[in-house]
Amino acid sequence: MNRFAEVRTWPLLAFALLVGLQAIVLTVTLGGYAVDGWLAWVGVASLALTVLLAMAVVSTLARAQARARLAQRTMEEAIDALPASVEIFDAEDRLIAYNRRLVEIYPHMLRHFQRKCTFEDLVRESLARGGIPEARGREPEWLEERRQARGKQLTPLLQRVHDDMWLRIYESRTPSGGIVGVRMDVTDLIHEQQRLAASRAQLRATIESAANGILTLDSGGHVLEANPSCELLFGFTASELQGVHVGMLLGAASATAAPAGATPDIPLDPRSLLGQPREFTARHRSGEALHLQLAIAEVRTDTIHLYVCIVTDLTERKRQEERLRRANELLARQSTTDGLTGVGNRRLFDQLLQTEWQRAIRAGRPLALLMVDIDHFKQYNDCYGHVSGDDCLRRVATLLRSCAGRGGESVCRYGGEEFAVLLVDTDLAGAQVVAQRCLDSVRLAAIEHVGSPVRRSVSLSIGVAALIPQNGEGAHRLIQTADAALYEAKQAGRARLICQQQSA
Ligand SMILES: Nc1nc2c(ncn2[C@@H]2O[C@H](COP(=O)(O)OP(=O)(O)OP(=O)(O)O)[C@@H](O)[C@H]2O)c(=O)[nH]1
Repeated sequence: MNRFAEVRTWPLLAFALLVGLQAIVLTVTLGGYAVDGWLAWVGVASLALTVLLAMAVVSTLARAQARARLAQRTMEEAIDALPASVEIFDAEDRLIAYNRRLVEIYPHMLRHFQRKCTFEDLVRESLARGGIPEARGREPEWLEERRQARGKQLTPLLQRVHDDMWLRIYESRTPSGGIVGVRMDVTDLIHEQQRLAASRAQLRATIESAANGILTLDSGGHVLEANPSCELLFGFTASELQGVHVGMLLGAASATAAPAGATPDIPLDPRSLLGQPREFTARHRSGEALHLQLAIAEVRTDTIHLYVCIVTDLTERKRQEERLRRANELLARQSTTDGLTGVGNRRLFDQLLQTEWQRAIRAGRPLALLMVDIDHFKQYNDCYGHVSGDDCLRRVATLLRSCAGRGGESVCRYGGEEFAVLLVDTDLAGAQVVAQRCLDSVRLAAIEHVGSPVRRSVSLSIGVAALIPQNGEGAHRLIQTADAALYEAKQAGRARLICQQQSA
């Protein structure tokens, strides 16, 4: 303001001096004290100077006035150009100045602005028009509160006005007791805050209702927040989980006490968990083992650095997988096991023979087969009945398994009362030893068979074959050879073994 209103003062001082001097000269001249003409000349000269100075003073004042007008216009334009509204009230709280923005905000109030109404009158008018939504229904109380707080607020007011416009209102007292008010349109900011609050509420609801456990961790891996699914998963409340290291949760959560504040047994840097989801074992508060999958994402901004973990409970799925695996194993076993005797069935024998045949070809090693038949088994059934016949079959199978070695897994029921014993990496001599062991073992078992023409106990006939399989020939050759040997054993009187070796 001073820069614009500046007025030079020296012409005024000089003018005042000269007027004084001239008054003295005129007094002396008119009083008849002047005896010489020089004084008259001084008077004339001072008069002329006075006129000149008066002209200078007038022009200075005119320039000062022009500058003051310019300053005022500049100031008004500057205030009008502000993006905020400005209103100035005098000590009686009467509106004495305002800018264009105030009229833009309250166009219907222009008439009242021009009348220089008091602040209270303006507020009353606004309330009457319903222009202050927050006051609706309690206008008198609201006006009283506003009046009381007028010019005393330490923080700006936030007020919603017509058309869902939001204003932040700053009010300051001037030294002469007036009030300067500034209203800033913060509608965009408030809408942004409302959108943010809505999306935050949405996010919160999603996290709270998520079936997966969700943990937020600080940069060091300590739990900041845990959702209800996490509480359920680990058996600890969210507040108990707060501050716990994620390594503690995944490694060894205590079965009895909340692990809060405990040092993690397994130090885990959350960064090392970034990337693909990983599986962990953990413990519920009750001690129950949990199988979990953890996917972790890093959240890093200028002000925050944290991690968000999605914890998926795989425990039930793993249990089901394990149950399924066992059931499949059982099914596989059942599908290759003879239901009566518990040894391998014909299907297993066929599979084993193919596998071992190929292996023997690759290794260039011998493969041997015993075809075992119970002698006169028809008579056994006839004599003791089929149930006892079944028992006999089971006993013979058990004896053969104990003689076959390799856990007996190569003993299979070939059909009826006939068994096949496959001996890998065994030549004819080795197979003969095993066959003899089988014969001896059944003889020693002395299973009564009074109907047998051979002897009074169960006996076996065994055909033994062994060969080194060659590329291009089928495994049936081994079966045919062993069968032929068995036939020979039967023909030769039973209760014996016959070895038959085929040349390659
Ligand atoms: N109890 C019982 N008997 C069976 C079973 N499978 C086959 N058999 C019987 O086994 C007998 C086999 O008789 P054959 O083939 O004539 O042979 P065998 O009487 O042993 O005479 P050789 O073999 O010549 O000594 C039949 O009577 C069948 O009924 C079974 O699962 N349980």
